[in-house]
Amino acid sequence: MFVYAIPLRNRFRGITVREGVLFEGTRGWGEFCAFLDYDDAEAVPWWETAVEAAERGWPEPVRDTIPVNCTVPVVSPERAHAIVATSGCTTAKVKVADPGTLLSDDLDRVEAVRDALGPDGAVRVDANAAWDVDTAVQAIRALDKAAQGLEYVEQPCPSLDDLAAVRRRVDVRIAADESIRRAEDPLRVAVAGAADVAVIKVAPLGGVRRALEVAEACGLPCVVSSAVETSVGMAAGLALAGALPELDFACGLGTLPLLDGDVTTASLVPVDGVLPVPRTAPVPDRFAEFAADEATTRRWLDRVARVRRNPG
Ligand SMILES: O=C(O)CCC(=O)c1ccccc1C(=O)O
Ligand SMILES: [Mg+2]
Repeated sequence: MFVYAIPLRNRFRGITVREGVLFEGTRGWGEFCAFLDYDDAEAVPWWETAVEAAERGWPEPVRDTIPVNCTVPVVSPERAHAIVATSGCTTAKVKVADPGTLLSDDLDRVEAVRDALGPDGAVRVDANAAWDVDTAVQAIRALDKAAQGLEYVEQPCPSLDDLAAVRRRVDVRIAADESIRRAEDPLRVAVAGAADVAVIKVAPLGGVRRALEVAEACGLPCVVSSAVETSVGMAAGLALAGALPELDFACGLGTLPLLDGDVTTASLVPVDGVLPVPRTAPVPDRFAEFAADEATTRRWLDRVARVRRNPG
């Protein structure tokens, strides 16, 4: 088992270094990289995702390329413009409503992103559940204007009820992300009135197969997003996007450029806004460049020992 630590180019989701574990099974490589603020119980599906990749493999894909968005963290308008312009993507997802930041800065960043994309690109924003209903309605109207049209707004509020309330008051599509974490029967009913799009992440759902079930249970168009994995973990997201019966929107799998390096020579960095659907994860042949220090390694190996003893 290898433990890696890779710096992020910009702070993202409050973190500046991405860490995780890579291991090889009978079918290939898997990556376990549950965020450090997740407890052991929440980390179990992340482990199962890695085991699926390493020991079982993934279902047959129905397509072989996936259009993706570039991801714009909370950065200056100039930096946002450069990220979008160099990405090759025609869809950009912009992080907004970060704690302690101003809506006016979000508006400037979104304007710069539109400028970089041109009129034919698509701009989506992600608020990570930061707003209450009234704040969301005001912010979405302003952001929609600054973007000259938003494709959708991801998780404006924490609860499905609040998403539904916002959805009734704005013209912009609503995407549910944090609200979609378990494959339950009532999911279809619950999500139906609250969102237009479902964001599906493989790792917190426990693997490609379980994520496919959740996608079906939602009954909504799906966008597969990453958890900012290395190319080893990203391959599972691409396998899911490749296997979904329908794919109407660009996926959030263009996050390798957020990392300051990758453990694989064949890195899943989008080219011309597109990524291939791999059959197995790429081999982490550059692992040595990103080997974590001793204390970090010990911390992750202890975490793995606890999580695999505690199956979900
Ligand atoms: O969707 C994307 O473009 C990238 C993925 C992403 O934003 C993300 C990555 C890790 C954790 C949370 C999120 C999120 O969508 O909120
Ligand atoms: Mg999100």
